[in-house]
Amino acid sequence: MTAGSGQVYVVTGGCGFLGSHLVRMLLEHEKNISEIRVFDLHLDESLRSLSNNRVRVRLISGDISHLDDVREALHGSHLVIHTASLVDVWGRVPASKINEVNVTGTENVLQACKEEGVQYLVYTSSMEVVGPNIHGDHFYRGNEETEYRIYHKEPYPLSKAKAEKLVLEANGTKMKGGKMLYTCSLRPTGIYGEGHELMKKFHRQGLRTGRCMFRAIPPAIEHGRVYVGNVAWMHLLAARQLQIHPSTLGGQVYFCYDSSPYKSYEDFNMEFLSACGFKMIGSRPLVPYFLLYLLALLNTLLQWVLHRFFIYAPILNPYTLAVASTTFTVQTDKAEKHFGYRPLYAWEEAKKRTITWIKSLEVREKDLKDVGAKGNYCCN
Ligand SMILES: NC(=O)c1ccc[n+]([C@@H]2O[C@H](COP(=O)([O-])OP(=O)(O)OC[C@H]3O[C@@H](n4cnc5c(N)ncnc54)[C@H](O)[C@@H]3O)[C@@H](O)[C@H]2O)c1
Ligand SMILES: CC(C)CCC[C@@H](C)[C@H]1CC[C@H]2[C@@H]3[C@H](O)C=C4C[C@@H](O)CC[C@]4(C)[C@H]3CC[C@]12C
Repeated sequence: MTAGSGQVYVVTGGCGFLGSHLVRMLLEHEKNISEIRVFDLHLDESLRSLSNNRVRVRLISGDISHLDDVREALHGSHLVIHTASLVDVWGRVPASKINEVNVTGTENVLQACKEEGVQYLVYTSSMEVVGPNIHGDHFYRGNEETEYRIYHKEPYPLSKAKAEKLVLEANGTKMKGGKMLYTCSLRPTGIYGEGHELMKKFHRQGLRTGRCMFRAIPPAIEHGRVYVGNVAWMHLLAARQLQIHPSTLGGQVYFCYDSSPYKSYEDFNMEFLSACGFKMIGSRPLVPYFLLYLLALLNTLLQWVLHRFFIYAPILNPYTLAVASTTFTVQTDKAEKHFGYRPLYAWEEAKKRTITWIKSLEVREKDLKDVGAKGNYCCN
């Protein structure tokens, strides 16, 4: 196929952690496209060089909360994968901003689809539209049909739930020219893999404590994790099959799953960190839960006191503690049944790739230190 004769996909948030994996996945595995429009607030110029003689990667700088930007990006396209979002459970960003990007942004994508006659939309949702809830109810190996007390209070899960509802309600909308809009929603659990910012943080923190990690969460608490390459693969398949079987996929939600083991958040991280010489201290939490909860509350208080001066947003707060302390794992085959999804990367491969990436971070940090040391030497 020559450039120009295939489909045009728009990936919102295409420069983010998941988005950039998705762009690479589309380039490698989707043969029907001739252009990928990477729409993002902050552009990653390195993606431009991924263009080849079959597919053009076009970087578009824009704000999802501005309808004009979105409309322009979607003009003449066939399908949108909407991953752009503000992912914040730490209070770095005001709730109004989260709402503006995650909810108004999604409204804009839907509006632009209708105005520009773009028939297909795959939305990146989150497990958090379901839970964990603040009551600490466990969701053990649940699926899309499992009943659960859904209760949203925090801005991020609230915004993802509102946006997902809008996306699903828009399925089947008649557009100009009699065309129909088809939408579906994918709900990843905690995504991991190359480029995962939070893993970088834990890694850096562990280096500071002599490669020791201190257990805070009971090992019996299971937390669902899914490899970024498999999340990207699932998006690709959903996008492809939504066009072929719109009545099957349209209006549906799918958890993102793969063969990653069910473990606590900390033990799962250790699957990679132990390969880099890190050790987990304690077979049980070293600090009792009530103390951890008090620390989390103290962090909230400090955040409030300091907010006039700077943004204090530590990893631990009552919400992140609740999420990490509540089992939330999925076990489902809905995506396999509806659109033939099977993980592209086996656990061993996902693990190998993630470890290689973490090791590369160490090399980079060492290089930076060496340059710093040389710099100091020169100056002295
Ligand atoms: N990381 C996870 O564990 C996880 C789990 C479940 C679901 N998700 C969902 O997956 C998606 C991608 O998450 P991620 O972890 O890659 O996050 P990310 O922050 O790395 O990527 C989000 C991208 O959206 C862009 N963006 C933010 N505001 C924008 C705006 N106003 N206009 C245009 N672009 C904007 C950012 O610049 C970024 O590149 C999100 O929708 C998130 O809710 C993430
Ligand atoms: C108590 C501390 C020692 C550990 C704190 C870990 C905590 C920061 C982690 C645990 C679980 C993580 C969330 C989970 O993986 C899933 C998602 C959904 C996604 O849509 C956004 C990110 C989020 C909320 C992760 C954020 C970090 C959490 C809470």
